[in-house]
Amino acid sequence: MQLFDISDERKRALLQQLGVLHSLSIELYFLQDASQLRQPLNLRNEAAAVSLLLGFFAEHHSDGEGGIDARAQQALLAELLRHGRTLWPELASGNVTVSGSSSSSSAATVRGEPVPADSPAGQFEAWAVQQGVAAGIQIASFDGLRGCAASRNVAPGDLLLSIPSDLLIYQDSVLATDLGRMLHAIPNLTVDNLLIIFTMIDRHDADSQWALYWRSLPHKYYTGLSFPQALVDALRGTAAHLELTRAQAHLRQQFAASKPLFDMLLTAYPQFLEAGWFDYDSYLWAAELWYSYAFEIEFPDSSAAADKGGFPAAVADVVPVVTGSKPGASTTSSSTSGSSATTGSCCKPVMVPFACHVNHSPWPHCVRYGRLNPTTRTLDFPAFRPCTKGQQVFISYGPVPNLKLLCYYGFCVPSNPHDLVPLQLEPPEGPLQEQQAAVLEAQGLGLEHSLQDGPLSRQLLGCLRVVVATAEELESMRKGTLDPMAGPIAAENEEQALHTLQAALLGLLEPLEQLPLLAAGDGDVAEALAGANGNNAAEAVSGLLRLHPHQPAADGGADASTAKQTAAPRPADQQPQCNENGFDADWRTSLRFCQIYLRGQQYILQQSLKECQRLMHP
Ligand SMILES: C[S@@+](CC[C@H](N)C(=O)[O-])C[C@H]1O[C@@H](n2cnc3c(N)ncnc32)[C@H](O)[C@@H]1O
Repeated sequence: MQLFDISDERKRALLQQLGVLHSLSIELYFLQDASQLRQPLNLRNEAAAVSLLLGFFAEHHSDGEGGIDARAQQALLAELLRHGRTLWPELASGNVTVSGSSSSSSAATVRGEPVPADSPAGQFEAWAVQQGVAAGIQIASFDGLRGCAASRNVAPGDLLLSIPSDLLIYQDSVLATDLGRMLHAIPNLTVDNLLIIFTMIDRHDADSQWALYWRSLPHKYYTGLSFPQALVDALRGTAAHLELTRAQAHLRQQFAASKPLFDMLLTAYPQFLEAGWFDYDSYLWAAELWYSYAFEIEFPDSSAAADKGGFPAAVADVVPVVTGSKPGASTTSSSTSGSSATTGSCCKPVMVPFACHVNHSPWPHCVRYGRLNPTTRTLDFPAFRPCTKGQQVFISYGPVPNLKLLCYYGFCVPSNPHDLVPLQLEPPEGPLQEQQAAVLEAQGLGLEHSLQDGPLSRQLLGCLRVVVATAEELESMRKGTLDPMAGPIAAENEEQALHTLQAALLGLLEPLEQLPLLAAGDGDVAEALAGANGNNAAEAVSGLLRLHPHQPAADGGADASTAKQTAAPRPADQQPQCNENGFDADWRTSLRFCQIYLRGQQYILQQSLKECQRLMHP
């Protein structure tokens, strides 16, 4: 596919430079050679470059600033829009699927059903407009998944949303409230915990300025952070299992560390606070909200030091470079995404009412939204491609792989173009280990790698060549006469390197393919598992699915799962009710997303194995 089709050489060069500027380290990790930078790396990267130019025109259109003559500007804008149309024909024709509650549906064919005006979301929407939110979208339900629909036909460059900074919930606005000031006086409270604890209390305050926003949110989240133990176990052996185990333990530790503070608050303010607001489920609710609904926003000209919270937060394409990772998350390149502060700016985790009702897609309508407009003091969400009235509007939460989506948002994207499989190579051992470690360091090569649906990374292959090199080869690498990244250094070395890779890939793929969740068919995964006489994980999941729907299974741990095993099975005709986001208390929707995650991992591993074998027998 020839994506990069702007005819004028200079304009193409400009777009290309913007694309390079917007490349993320994970994209550069998979770059095969510099000539690839002459083409768009992928839709995300190209969309970011196009959006940057559209934003520039929007800013300079009326005042004629920027040294661009108005007619030349119009011509360039027209060319850019044409470029967009040829770039995303499949998007324009609606050939994009999005995961809803029960089945994959075409985003173009499912029209949103606006939420009732008297529902909590409807009341919130009316309030937001009164507060000055300019919205070209409205909250709607799409086949059981709540999101936002275009309320008129949207053209590239049009604003989907513009939100006054007064509505934002973040450290500064929280500290301007009485509750925030009181919490701020508590020593050693991190920004993350301040925001979580503020949320735990403020959501119960009918007089809070954000009361209608809090009410519009789901009563329960189903992100991986609240997966019951049996569901985590169903992913055993995968990176998601590791990440979930770490992240859940991290939250439990944070909660335990905050417990004395909760007791102190309850003792000090018995007339205002209730003990039920401070249990683990309430803490988890607020934490999951911040993990799955917050954005990382850049505040230009902010004099404050950057308050980097640990929240992952949706990351728009604002400026290149890299953001932090989630608590408990490993620092593999799969956590690499997003934006950072420029000089004089700082990025903060922010709850952005209304915008946080917009769902994610790797084929979004808007990628560039994360910077407060210093002139209007609004947070703007411009579209870079059209959207027809009534269709669902998507933003990109960043190039997020399914592992992160599952753990921190609770869903996965089938055929996610940003999906990855983390691959951790063993540290060097044996008599050559010091030499190997020295060469790896000199080459800037680590042992943590990633696989994608595409060519193997040069860095991964380079690393493997070092790990299996002889003493002489290592010495030549040290002197710089052999470059392991440039290509095979010797037939035997290459054969060994590829055998090592093949063994590592099989070591991941074979246990994955034994997981009952992967083997279960396409229908109702839960039914398939409940009927299966599989191994312990399958029994655990089917046991879990027999739980009474109203018993909170989110606590995990042995006591939670064993205590509830005795509950009566649900009759087949009483399917569980789904919440606004299509999740059910029996975790059936979550099981399906776990299966999508596993299938994505399997596919990438199979493709990588094929590629490895192709290199073995060219
Ligand atoms: C920032 S909120 C988006 C608004 C949310 N749907 C609502 O109306 O409350 C993120 C949550 O929405 C859901 N979500 C977002 N994008 C999705 C998608 N493409 N498929 C399925 N669920 C999605 C997930 O539950 C996720 O944790």
